[in-house]
Amino acid sequence: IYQEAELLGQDHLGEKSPEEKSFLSPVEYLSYDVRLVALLSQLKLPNYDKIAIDKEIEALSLLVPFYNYAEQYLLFMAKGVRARTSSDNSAAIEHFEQAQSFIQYLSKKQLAQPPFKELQTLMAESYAENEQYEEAFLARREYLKSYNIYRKENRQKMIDSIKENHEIDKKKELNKILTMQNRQKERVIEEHQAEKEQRRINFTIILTIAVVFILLMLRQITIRNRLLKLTKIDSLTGVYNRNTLFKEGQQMVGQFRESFAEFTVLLLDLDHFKAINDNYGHQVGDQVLIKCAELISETMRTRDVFSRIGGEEFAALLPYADHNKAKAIAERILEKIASYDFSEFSVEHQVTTSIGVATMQSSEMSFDDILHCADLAMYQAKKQGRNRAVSYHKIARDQERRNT
Ligand SMILES: Nc1nc2c(ncn2[C@@H]2O[C@H](COP(=O)(O)OP(=O)(O)OP(=O)(O)O)[C@@H](O)[C@H]2O)c(=O)[nH]1
Repeated sequence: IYQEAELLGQDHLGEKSPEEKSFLSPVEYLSYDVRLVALLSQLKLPNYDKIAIDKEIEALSLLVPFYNYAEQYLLFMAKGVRARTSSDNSAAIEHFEQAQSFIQYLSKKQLAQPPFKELQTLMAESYAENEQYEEAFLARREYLKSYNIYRKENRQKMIDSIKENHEIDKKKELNKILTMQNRQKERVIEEHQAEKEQRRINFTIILTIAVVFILLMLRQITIRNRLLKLTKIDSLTGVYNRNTLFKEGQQMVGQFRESFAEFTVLLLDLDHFKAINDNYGHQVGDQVLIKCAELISETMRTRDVFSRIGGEEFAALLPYADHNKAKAIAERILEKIASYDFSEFSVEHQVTTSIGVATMQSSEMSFDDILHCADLAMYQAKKQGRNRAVSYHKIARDQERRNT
């Protein structure tokens, strides 16, 4: 407010007392014209241009109505210095005292700053030269007071600046440490993620290997099972083959010997099969063989073993079946084949089979023996006109009777 008012040359506080003005002053440092500072600097030079300086002082004096207290203070100070260099000590003291009259409007802080603080020492020197020692002493004391304030303030500023720098350094150090810690953490996180990724890759590889291994194993097992099955199965009809028949037959004989569980063998031979081949061809003969095997299989129980011995000859192993039960099964087979319509294979006449039935009688019998008995019975069936089942024990009984 002061600055603006004074720059306009209208001191709104003109009617107030200096104390009031000082009290109301809202600023600690009044700004000042740089030309005044330049003037004071020039005045310090040993051989300054006196004419130019006087002209400048004159020009600046015209601005007094627009100058604030600080500027008026400096202008009178400059005038005093100029008078001193002209050895007009009294005039110098007069100017200095006029400058001093503005002290009350300026803050102590501003007065303690250069070039303001120099007024008192200049005054002291002038008074001393004028032999006004008491005034010189007082001025000097004032100067020292200002100087002390200035020094104190500067020291405080230095301490503050050192403190501030120290704080900044501390913060920088802390920042460095934090940055390092962050980098370390990032590195740890990166390492952890890389480890995790590696574990994932390893797991995927192991899993893939395991899956491939299991698939290969399964494939191997499937192939092995298929091969095993092929070694057991007759390729044309899909029923068990001769090998399986003998293996299973020997096992069942073994069981009979252990537990005396009934065991009967059926030996089946298709009738006049040669005629089918001759009349309809070998391929049709194959179809008939397949169909007959299928029809016989349907009459089998789950524990029975039905197989093709070779050609048009089949055998059925019937564990836990006594003679009557086996005979009933044989009758069912006869009926099933005889009643089947083979016209689907262009075979117009009836297909029949002859069956020999042999039941295990004693544990001395081997599988070959029982199979042989069944074969004899089947031969009898053929002899008796085919399409029938003949039991071996009946033949044996008849033989016995004939012998006696
Ligand atoms: N289509 C075909 N025929 C076969 C197969 N194996 C053997 N045969 C034929 O079966 C016929 C068996 O004839 P035979 O042993 O004389 O007996 P059969 O004609 O059935 O007369 P009986 O047994 O006395 O009723 C032969 O002609 C063989 O060639 C085969 O796998 N497929």
